[in-house]
Amino acid sequence: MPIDNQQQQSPLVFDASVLSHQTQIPKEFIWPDEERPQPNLPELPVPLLDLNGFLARDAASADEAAKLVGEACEKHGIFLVVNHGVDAKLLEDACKYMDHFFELPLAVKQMAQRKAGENCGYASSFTGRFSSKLPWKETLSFRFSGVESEANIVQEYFKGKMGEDFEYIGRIYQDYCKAMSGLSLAIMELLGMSLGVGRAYFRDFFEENDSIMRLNYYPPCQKPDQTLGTGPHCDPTSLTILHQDQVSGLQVFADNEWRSVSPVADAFVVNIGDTFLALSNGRYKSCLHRAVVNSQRTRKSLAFFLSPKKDRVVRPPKQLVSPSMPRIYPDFTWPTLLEFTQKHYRSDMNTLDAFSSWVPGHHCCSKIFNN
Ligand SMILES: C=C1C[C@]23C[C@H]1CC[C@H]2[C@]1(C)CCC[C@@](C)(C(=O)O)[C@H]1[C@@H]3C(=O)O
Ligand SMILES: O=C(O)CCC(=O)C(=O)O
Ligand SMILES: [Fe+2]
Repeated sequence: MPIDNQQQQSPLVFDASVLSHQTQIPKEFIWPDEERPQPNLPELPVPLLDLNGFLARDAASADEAAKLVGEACEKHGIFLVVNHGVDAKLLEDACKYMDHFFELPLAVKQMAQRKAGENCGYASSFTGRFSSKLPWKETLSFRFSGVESEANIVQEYFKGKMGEDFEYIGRIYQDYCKAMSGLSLAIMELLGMSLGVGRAYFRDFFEENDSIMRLNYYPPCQKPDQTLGTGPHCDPTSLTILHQDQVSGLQVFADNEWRSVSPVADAFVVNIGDTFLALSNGRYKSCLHRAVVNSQRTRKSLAFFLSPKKDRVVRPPKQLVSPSMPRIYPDFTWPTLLEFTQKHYRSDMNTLDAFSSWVPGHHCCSKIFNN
């Protein structure tokens, strides 16, 4: 009987209820030494934007808020926002109802399985998408549209994928995304003011946004110092509004070292992404960040990724381009960059540069693999 020395490897599946009972973690989840998390990082003092006065239409508060946002975005591309007007019960429900989905059996979650090359759906890590440096997380991503005729797409998504029982939860995330979209547009007013292009410029650009909502679920890991929940990256999107739910884990690369950003109960973390870096012609930083896991508690985060609708051309306003400030990135549309991240390139800290050399004649370039 020939010995089958090709041990039949069953395909790797990230099922935390199975993996967390093993002494070791699969090698695909073990990151290179130089990328592993370090213990006891110093805290990053993140600027705090209080929106109370601005939302009350107080002019002095608006100018002060625009100044704080501008300085924060030039420095590290990140700030916190409080008194944001997002209903506390809605935020509490959005955090709580994540468990209703992620605690389902894997086979049931896979009813919403993300398909290859698509950004929506459920992913248990990215086994099958990447071959190494797998993140220790499960995610559920879905579209939000600011277009009135698509006001119910989140609720319809949950009902269509998970059945009638999930329509109620879909409504909660739809209301949550609507609140995120409103907050994003208020922040876009401040960004426009801070860049000297006026309050309406970016608000109009993102009014009918076509954004991505992502629920991040990080199960406890028995070897948290060997893996990452989310690898180092800049969000390729425009603006991210992130809520960390009680358990810390977000880290930002600032002043040449990784720093932790602790959860602040009623605050959102806001960070600039690659698309807004391009819109600002390099004036504002796309924040480099990652997420670590722990061995004791599940960590959850909710990330709203603001993105322009598909026909908007990403091009900096003319006030931000001059002979002393030449164009840095090519014109592009968000769907082209999104496709690049879903089919050709694993987003990291160099996505926009890799994309810029790919996009002009990408039909002729060989595939860029970096996973
Ligand atoms: C457009 C997106 C791609 C990712 C989700 C959103 C914005 C952030 C991106 C991501 C989180 C950056 C790190 C790598 C990634 C593969 C991940 O760990 O999830 C990225 C997302 C994705 O491509 O699915
Ligand atoms: O979970 C976090 O704190 C960060 C997640 C993140 O950066 C992302 O999903 O893009
Ligand atoms: Fe991110």
